[in-house]
Amino acid sequence: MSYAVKEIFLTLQGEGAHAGRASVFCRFAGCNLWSGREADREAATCKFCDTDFVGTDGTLGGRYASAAELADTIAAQWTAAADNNRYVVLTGGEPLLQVDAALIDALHARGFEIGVETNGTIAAPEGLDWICVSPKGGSELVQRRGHELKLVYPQALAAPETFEDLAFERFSLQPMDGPEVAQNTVRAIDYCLRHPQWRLSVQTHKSLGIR
Ligand SMILES: C[S@@+](CC[C@H](N)C(=O)[O-])C[C@H]1O[C@@H](n2cnc3c(N)ncnc32)[C@H](O)[C@@H]1O
Ligand SMILES: Nc1nc2[nH]cc(C(=O)O)c2c(=O)[nH]1
Ligand code: SF4
Ligand SMILES: [Mg+2]
Repeated sequence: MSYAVKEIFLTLQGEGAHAGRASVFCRFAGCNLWSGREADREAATCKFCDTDFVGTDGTLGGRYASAAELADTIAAQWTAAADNNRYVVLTGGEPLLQVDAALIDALHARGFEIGVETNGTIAAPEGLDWICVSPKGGSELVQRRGHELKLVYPQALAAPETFEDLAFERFSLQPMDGPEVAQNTVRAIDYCLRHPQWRLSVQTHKSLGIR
């Protein structure tokens, strides 16, 4: 199958348990919870998205005809002096609309550990090394286990208590960016202080000024 990709770039993972880790990001085009058009935002299931995932016009974006072609392009971005610890983050948009066994095998064959950032509405395929689920209020949570549950906070329809018994190794609370980010950060800190199962996840790439 072919893959519609918005952009591919090397950066540090900014969020969650792997924050600070060198990573190739592959952002897939398209999402099942928002069209990506501003005119549709208020009517969308997911209304707070901070990302442009529409089209294939970003850095190294395009329609990749095969898993091998996409995995070769991702591998070519890994410019580290050492070749170990290769890490790719599949994100979007919603990556699980497109990620399949062929791509997972092709990335593993090139020595990558594979992380995925998903909204949890689509079951993850086998073989992913780090599944980070970020539930969205008003959507059905299908992927109810994984490595990290990273909740954007606060969401009226997704209280942290709803998720605390699910089978994840790590629970991260990430302040919702937008006009109220300062207040959301204060609230998230307070929640983590009172509920130490949760760890604060700040979007470090934004304050560092990197992608
Ligand atoms: C752009 S999403 C793409 C992956 C997938 N669609 C998802 O929602 O998890 C990547 C991460 O950014 C988070 N995110 C999106 N908008 C945000 C915002 N305004 N503030 C904080 N985190 C946000 C998402 O919850 C998710 O963890
Ligand atoms: N540096 C950096 N870290 C990130 N972690 C999750 C991101 C995403 O948009 O999925 C992201 C991103 O876009 N940039
Ligand atoms: S589910 Fe993820 S990519 Fe889709 S609109 Fe929400 S945050 Fe953005
Ligand atoms: Mg982002």
